[in-house]
Amino acid sequence: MVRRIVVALGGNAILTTDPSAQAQKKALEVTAEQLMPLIEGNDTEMVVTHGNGPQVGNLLLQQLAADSEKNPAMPLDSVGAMTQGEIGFWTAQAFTRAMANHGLSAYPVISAVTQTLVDENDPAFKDATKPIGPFYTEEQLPEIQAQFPEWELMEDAGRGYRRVVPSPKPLEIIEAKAFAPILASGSLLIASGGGGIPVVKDGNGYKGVEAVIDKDFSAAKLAEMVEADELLILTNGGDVFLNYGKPDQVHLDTVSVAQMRTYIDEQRFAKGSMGPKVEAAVSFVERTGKIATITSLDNVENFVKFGSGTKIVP
Ligand SMILES: Nc1ncnc2c1ncn2[C@@H]1O[C@H](COP(=O)(O)OP(=O)(O)O)[C@@H](O)[C@H]1O
Ligand SMILES: NC(=O)OP(=O)(O)O
Repeated sequence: MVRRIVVALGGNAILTTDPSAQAQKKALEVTAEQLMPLIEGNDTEMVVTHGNGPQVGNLLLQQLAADSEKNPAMPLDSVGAMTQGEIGFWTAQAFTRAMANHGLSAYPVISAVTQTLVDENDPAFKDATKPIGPFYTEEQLPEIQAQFPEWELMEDAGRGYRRVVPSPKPLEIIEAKAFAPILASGSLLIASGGGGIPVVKDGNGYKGVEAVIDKDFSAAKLAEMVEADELLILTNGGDVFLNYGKPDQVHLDTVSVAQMRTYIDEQRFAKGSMGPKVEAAVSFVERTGKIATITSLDNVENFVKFGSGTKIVP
């Protein structure tokens, strides 16, 4: 039986401390190697998705530094497309190499620039919550705010301050219906990177909107739309804990989706970091009756061998 899995890569899979292209490509080569146990020796179709939060903010900063009349900065949807293309290209090259190293290179890896439908009336457009770009210290805030008076800045999960932009919920991955034949062909597919380019309906077509979609929510929507058997969310840290970081923290192993929904309602998970991942995983399990796992990139081998990780089950 062919198993279909959607894997969402956390920030550290691409960018560690060095934001150069060379370092990000290197990080993705390591990541691709770490993911090989998922497809090696078993009949698995895999879709890989990834974030773009640091990259989309960094690219905007580069554009804002240019002459605004001769070389204007592009809108956020276009910058999202650029980073999706860029990271998708690096990721495709990294997987092509890793798969060849493991004798799995029968078909090309495909990286698609994809759009994600959102609701133009989504309340998120009036309440920016998605952190992008670099972190700033509290001391840097007055200078940044003077330089970019229109920016909203927010504290990001205890790690410093970042620019925040609207992040509407994904309703549909526009291109998803075309993915089944690609996966059936044996190609590994990279899609919906950076959450996908946010678009709204516009007559017979779509138009881009200024936002950045959360890649964990779009991964859940993608997994639902490609009828994946499993959603695997790989984070910087690892499995999910209750009372995270406190002396009485409790590791969550296998949890029913109803129990996890109760924990979400009780606001047991941090807003800017683990909260959206758990919420995305739960929404996938609720809608499909399939399994979602949250764990670390370093744990992929143990996930394959022993099923370790935080599993949310129907
Ligand atoms: N309840 C929790 N259980 C586990 N990790 C948590 C929890 N709450 C917050 N975290 C933090 O969330 C981080 C993962 O979120 P984040 O770094 O935003 O994700 P990403 O890997 O997608 O970039 C972990 O490294 C950990 O530090
Ligand atoms: N788009 C997105 O969610 O990116 P990050 O995961 O990098 O924040």
